[in-house]
Amino acid sequence: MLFTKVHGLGNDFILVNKNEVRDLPGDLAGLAIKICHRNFGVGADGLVLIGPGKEADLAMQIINADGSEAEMCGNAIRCVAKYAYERGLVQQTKMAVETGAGIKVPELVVNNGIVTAVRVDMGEPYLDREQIPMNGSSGRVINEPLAVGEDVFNITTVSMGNPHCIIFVPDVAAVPLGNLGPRVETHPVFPRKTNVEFVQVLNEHEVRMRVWERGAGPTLACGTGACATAVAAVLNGYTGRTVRVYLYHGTLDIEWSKDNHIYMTGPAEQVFNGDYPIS
Ligand SMILES: N[C@@H](CCC[C@H](N)C(=O)O)C(=O)O
Repeated sequence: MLFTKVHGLGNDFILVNKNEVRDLPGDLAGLAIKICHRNFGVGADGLVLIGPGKEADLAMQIINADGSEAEMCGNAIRCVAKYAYERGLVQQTKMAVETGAGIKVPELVVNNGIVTAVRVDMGEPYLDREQIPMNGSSGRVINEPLAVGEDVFNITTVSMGNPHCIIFVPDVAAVPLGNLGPRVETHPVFPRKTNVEFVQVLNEHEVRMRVWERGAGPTLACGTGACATAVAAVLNGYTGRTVRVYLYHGTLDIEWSKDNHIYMTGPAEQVFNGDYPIS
């Protein structure tokens, strides 16, 4: 199975063009678990499959490293757009991509023939409790207490097609991510689990974010998480609607525009091509 290893700010994926694979295994969850393994496989946070879209230029499917399927992935869609353009799957720099969270529209930023960034129209955020989804009564969850064992966190929840639980803290470096992340991810209030972002507000335009991803654990960056974080920062009155999100290895620029769409701009990198044995 031919693949390309890609990443967005170190959030890494194995990208497979379904048109290039003759006998793709039916058990995609099993394939993702094996190929994403950091010791026994290629190693990645997720497996991304692309193919022709029904009502868009392309379709993209994302399977987390634990085999669970996610609705959407912000870092992967930038990589998909760059890959599709550079491989000639699309001719235009702006394209429509079908995802489990609806059609998203990435646009390549090209300078002297080189793709330097990708700006994605990520669509509208979902804020009602049932849209996250969360158990319990309806309404938005903004700075509400959530008991996690003996700890209580003030949470804000946002769906970018996939669920995010944002917790503002004074210092993200001090957060024991490996301990708290999985406890919030699997909290019973989230029937489909959740991604978890710990966020430190630096000023009204900038925040720092660390993420524990549903189905992948601690990752170096999360595009949908950065979008959800910007929305949560606005809803809590911490920032304006244009927010730079600092991750371990760079930044994502997020704008919550007047039309209620979220625009995310950031890099997309290809690392190497490979051939993985499938039987
Ligand atoms: N890293 C991604 C999100 C991938 C899916 C996520 N783990 C989920 O299960 O929702 C991003 O950049 O958005």
